[in-house]
Amino acid sequence: ETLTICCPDETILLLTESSVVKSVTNLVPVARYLHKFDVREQNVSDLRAGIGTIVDQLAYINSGEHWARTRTGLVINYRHLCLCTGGAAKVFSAGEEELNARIIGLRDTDSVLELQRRLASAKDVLILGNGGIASELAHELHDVNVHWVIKDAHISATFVDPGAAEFFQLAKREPDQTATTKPTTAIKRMRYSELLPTAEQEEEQQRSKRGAALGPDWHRSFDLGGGCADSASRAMPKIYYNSQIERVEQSPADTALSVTLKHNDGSVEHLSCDFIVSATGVQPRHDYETDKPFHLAADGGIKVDEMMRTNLCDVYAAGDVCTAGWPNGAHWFQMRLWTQARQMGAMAGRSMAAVHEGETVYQDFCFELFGHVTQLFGFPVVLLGRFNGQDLGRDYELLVRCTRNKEYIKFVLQQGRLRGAILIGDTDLAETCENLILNGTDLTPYGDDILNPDIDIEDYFD
Ligand SMILES: Cc1cc2nc3c(=O)[nH]c(=O)nc-3n(C[C@H](O)[C@H](O)[C@H](O)COP(=O)(O)OP(=O)(O)OC[C@H]3O[C@@H](n4cnc5c(N)ncnc54)[C@H](O)[C@@H]3O)c2cc1C
Ligand SMILES: NC(=O)C1=CN([C@@H]2O[C@H](COP(=O)(O)OP(=O)(O)OC[C@H]3O[C@@H](n4cnc5c(N)ncnc54)[C@H](OP(=O)(O)O)[C@@H]3O)[C@@H](O)[C@H]2O)C=CC1
Repeated sequence: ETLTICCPDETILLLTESSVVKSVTNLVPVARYLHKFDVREQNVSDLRAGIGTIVDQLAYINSGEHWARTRTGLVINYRHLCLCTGGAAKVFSAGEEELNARIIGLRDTDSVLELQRRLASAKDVLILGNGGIASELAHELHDVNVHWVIKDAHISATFVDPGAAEFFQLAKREPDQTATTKPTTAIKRMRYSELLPTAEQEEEQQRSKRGAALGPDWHRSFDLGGGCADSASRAMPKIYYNSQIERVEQSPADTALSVTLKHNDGSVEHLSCDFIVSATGVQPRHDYETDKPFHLAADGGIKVDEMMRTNLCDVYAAGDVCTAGWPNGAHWFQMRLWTQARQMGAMAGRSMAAVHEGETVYQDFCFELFGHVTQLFGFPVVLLGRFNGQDLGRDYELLVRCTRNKEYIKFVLQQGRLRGAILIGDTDLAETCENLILNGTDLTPYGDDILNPDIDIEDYFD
């Protein structure tokens, strides 16, 4: 989209293995550099003018001669190429193939349909992991007994601290009486393949199911109900803290899996389940060959500089497939999110256009400050800067204001300056926190009053 704006007269081609592509819609500013948005699915044929599309898989790049080849043998000459091939779910392995067949990851529509299929007859499901996907499943799964196995001492550790975790758990235990019941969502999934003759239908269905990661609000389009309606429908799962899976076996007595957990204190615990969801992170995905090897980062991502350039001539990368290779600013770090995929894609587009036009561009300001707007356990959540004290060592203090079922505000302060914030609920503090972090205002003189509910700090610092 950025290239169609910067280079409207050039040929822009989208090569994608999936005939369904996702893009951002309903972009709403939450603060100066912070947006919330929805992600919509489109068939490649409905993309905006100015973008050519080919549904095929990239197989080989000859960066020296500026051409690429697809799996069906199509050769495409290009001037500049940007790789946005995302990632794949990192899935826990139980060792044996037969057991691994009952451990699933979540990435795209295909994997959610698989989850739904297994849930339909499941009584017990184990969630492994303590990040974004695990937190969403813990909140959305119903009519099934959920066993949530986490390495940490509190839930949702990749996003929040123990205090916020407690806030979510209390709210889940005592839902706000005034809240209306959760609106049922229509389970409508339009398959573009219905229009095609049956001969292509299977291939098209495969293509339209595989593809981009699910992104925000994916669970609104799918019913994540299990096979035992009598279980406490949306209760908080049974949580196994400070635990790792030590062994998975086929139960001798029935078809269930028998799982042995090992706690950090060395003790063990056993549980049984029908299948395991491994919500254990993302593995960057670049399953194509190149004439020169990529410089890869430790996490397997393609290393990019602040202009989103890889080490291959005129080859760029953006989103989950890449790893930020530039020195991180004081308030920014990479997290594989739609929020950052969108920012990196726009930066790569501007960077390619600048080279093409012989101009100079500078890195977008959004890489100065980590910002992310999301929902966790039904609450609006804003994460800013080093919201969990990332890389601050022990040299910081926390200031927290909490109103049960309403809001949880945490400031991360270092030498009196705001370095990060977690804002849960409708706090209207995002822009104020952005400014305080970026300006480095010394808040020492205000003491704890900075979060005094009777003082409107949004007004005060406006
Ligand atoms: C269950 C789930 C929930 C999430 N929720 C959120 C959320 O609430 N908020 C948020 O910010 N982030 C969320 N994320 C993360 C977010 O989805 C990803 O960070 C984002 O999609 C990354 O975008 P991308 O374009 O880099 O990769 P992707 O979205 O994975 O897109 C990659 C595309 O490349 C295609 N492709 C791959 N290889 C090839 C090839 N060789 N040839 C041709 N095409 C290829 C794929 O088919 C796909 O269409 C979630 C992720 C998951 C899995
Ligand atoms: N609302 C949102 O913004 C959402 C964002 N996402 C994003 O999508 C991507 C995929 O989500 P997800 O898969 O949840 O990844 P996350 O990185 O969010 O979480 C992975 C979790 O799994 C843990 N883990 C990793 N390996 C193991 C293991 N072998 N055993 C036990 N635990 C393990 C990690 O612990 P540790 O960190 O200690 O390694 C971490 O708690 C992420 O980038 C995430 O940020 C997904 C859903 C919602």
